[in-house]
Amino acid sequence: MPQIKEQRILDYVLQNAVKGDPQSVVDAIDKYCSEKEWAMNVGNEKGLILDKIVSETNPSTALELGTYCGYSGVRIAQLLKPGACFLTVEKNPVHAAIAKQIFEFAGVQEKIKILEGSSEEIIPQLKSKHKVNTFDFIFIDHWSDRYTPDTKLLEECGLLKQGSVLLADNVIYPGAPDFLQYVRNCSRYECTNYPSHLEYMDKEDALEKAVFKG
Ligand SMILES: COCc1ccccc1-c1cc(O)c2[nH]cnc(=O)c2c1
Ligand SMILES: [Mg+2]
Repeated sequence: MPQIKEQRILDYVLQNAVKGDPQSVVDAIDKYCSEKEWAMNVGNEKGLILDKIVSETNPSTALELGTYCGYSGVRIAQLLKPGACFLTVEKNPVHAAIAKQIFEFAGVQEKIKILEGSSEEIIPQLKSKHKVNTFDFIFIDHWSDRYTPDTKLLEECGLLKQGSVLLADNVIYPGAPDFLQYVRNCSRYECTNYPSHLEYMDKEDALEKAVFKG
């Protein structure tokens, strides 16, 4: 029995999903985490909202803050057009290693670049070190205390352009009240709330979309 939950999730995917089939990987993670062990993947209910917003945005450049096991990374990657640039930031090296293997098994590893480190370290390096200009889509799902400072950092680093779409998970549970207050009261964002539930639970949660007006 592997010693950490994330390794058990990976093993379940390797044994139950179809190699090269991203949706089977997503479904296997949802099955394991709803039947065996809860884990903080965005899940299918909020995942379908994520899918809709990614499809509507159809980004050429996308950023994810908080890779975890790679569940939302696989969901996003399978919707991206050929040649799109997708970067995902993960602070925990063990989680990053799991996600790398999930992306490889799903067959989306060519579409995603995992950047290991803290968002506050990596965001200021994105233009210089990772040849990024601006992001069309950003999924914020790392740690609620970092939502607001990292949003401000993205602005300050010139990584947002008119129309950039930020989508934040967990704005109700665990909650990101300062983030909601910031984007909803700042005239530079157009906000929409998407009520949903905490992954694999009945608890209320929501996604918040904040479109940068430039
Ligand atoms: C470690 O806490 C796990 C947990 C426990 C209870 C309720 C919610 C969460 C939770 C749910 C999520 O979708 C999350 N997404 C991203 N970063 C998180 O820290 C996170 C936490
Ligand atoms: Mg989350």
